[in-house]
Amino acid sequence: MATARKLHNGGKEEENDELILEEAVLSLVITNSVEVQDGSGCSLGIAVYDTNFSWINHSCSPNACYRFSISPPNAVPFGEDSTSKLRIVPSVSGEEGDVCRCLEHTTGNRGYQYGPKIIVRSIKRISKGEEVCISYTDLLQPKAMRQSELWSKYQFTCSCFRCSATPSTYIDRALEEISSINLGLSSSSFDVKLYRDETTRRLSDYVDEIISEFLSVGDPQSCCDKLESVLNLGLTSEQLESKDVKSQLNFRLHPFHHLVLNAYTTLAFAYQIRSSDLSALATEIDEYQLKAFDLSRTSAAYSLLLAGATHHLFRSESSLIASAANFWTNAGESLLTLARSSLWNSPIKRGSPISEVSTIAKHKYSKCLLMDILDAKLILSQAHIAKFKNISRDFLDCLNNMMSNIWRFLVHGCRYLETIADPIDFRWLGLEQDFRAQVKQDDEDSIIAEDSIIRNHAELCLDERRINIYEVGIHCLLYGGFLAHICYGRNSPLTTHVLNILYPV
Ligand SMILES: C[S@@+](CC[C@H](N)C(=O)[O-])C[C@H]1O[C@@H](n2cnc3c(N)ncnc32)[C@H](O)[C@@H]1O
Repeated sequence: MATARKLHNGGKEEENDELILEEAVLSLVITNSVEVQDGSGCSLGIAVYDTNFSWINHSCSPNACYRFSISPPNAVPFGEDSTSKLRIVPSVSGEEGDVCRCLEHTTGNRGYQYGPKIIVRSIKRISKGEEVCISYTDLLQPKAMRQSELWSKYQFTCSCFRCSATPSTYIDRALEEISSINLGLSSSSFDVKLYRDETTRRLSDYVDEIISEFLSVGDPQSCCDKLESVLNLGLTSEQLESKDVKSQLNFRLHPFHHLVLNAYTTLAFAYQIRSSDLSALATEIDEYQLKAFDLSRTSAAYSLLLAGATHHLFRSESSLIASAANFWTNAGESLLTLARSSLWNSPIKRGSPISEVSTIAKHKYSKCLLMDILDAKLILSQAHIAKFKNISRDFLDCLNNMMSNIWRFLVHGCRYLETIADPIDFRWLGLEQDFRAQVKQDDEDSIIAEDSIIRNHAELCLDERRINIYEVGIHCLLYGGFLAHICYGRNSPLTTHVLNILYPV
């Protein structure tokens, strides 16, 4: 402000001018600032970095991402010479087929001794002369939401590849996909598209409301009930405030819809909280302990589904790498928590906790290329030269092999999750024109089938299944760490976090 005032009329401006000036300076800050987050993703505030960073434009299919590096208290002070310049970390050369190379650019906030540095890294091949772009918004939002946010915050209309594609890209269609089930209503009687848009808007408001209520009031059970009701049924006519014939047209959300992805994130978190609360409250009562175990199972299933759905989208839009890294890591942690629970087998015959990662070394991975060939540390330390496609393919192969044994177990008893045939391989969605039309029937069939196969907790909790869950958890963590290494770098908080879980000592 002071500098701007000096520049403007030598500081002699009128009161009115001053207000305009202040507004202009604030607009400059808003346009050029970035939200600074600590290693766990918590917001520390906003900062304006120098032009090396603030000149970088936005794309919804960016070729770079950024993270912050918080200096330890005894860090060497940033000097004008070393930090204000672009620093290029040499990329590893000579390997064909790499998904990306490491280009690292660090810049400190000039004039301050300490402060979070910002690190920009490439996430795609960048040709000489090609513009480096980052994302200013959440890439898992559909086009209209991204555009509206970019306009209100930065006053520009994005014309990147994703925004200008006609027809829309696969990911943008998937993020907005809803199915309608017309219950005997003639669609010619009113404008279905208009009604569909209105319903989506109301659904979006309702889901946002549920999530905000949970974050402020903190009632995880009510949040789970309401979100699952939306996932199962869409909106009821009361929620739509519609008493007329239109309420017969029922819209439901697709498993890749952006609201559903938000719901999965919240549900995984809310179920985990419910599980921890219950086991802390009633350590001695087996019935409650079993309930806590079931809640932990459902939380792990939602984490896995979120990672699988995001991965599906990541395969068509590689700039989603950071989201995929985070979600696979969360899924891995959630599955390990479940596998390590002391409540396996029966309440009387409790399973011994799996706490040593060395267990994976003892177990023979007969068909697991990923684990057979590469040690975790090796994968993580060679993320840039390892063949990305091969590792991804091996990872998915391993998961597919193990999934059939654990998915039905993870989702048992959760009506919505039971409608998801597979959380990683979504080809089953294409088999049904409208997967939701099948839900009711499938639901009944699966309940009958499950009831006849799985009779009680002891039967559900086979040791083999537990080991599979453990293995899938380790795979998810490894792969999450691998992706984190690519997009955030070797010393990033997420990569370090994964290594600390895998190698606690
Ligand atoms: C942090 S600055 C980026 C650098 C800016 N282009 C410059 O030359 O100083 C953010 C502003 O850049 C512009 N901008 C960024 N990405 C853009 C894009 N994809 N299309 C159009 N304008 C963009 C918008 O005006 C936005 O408010």
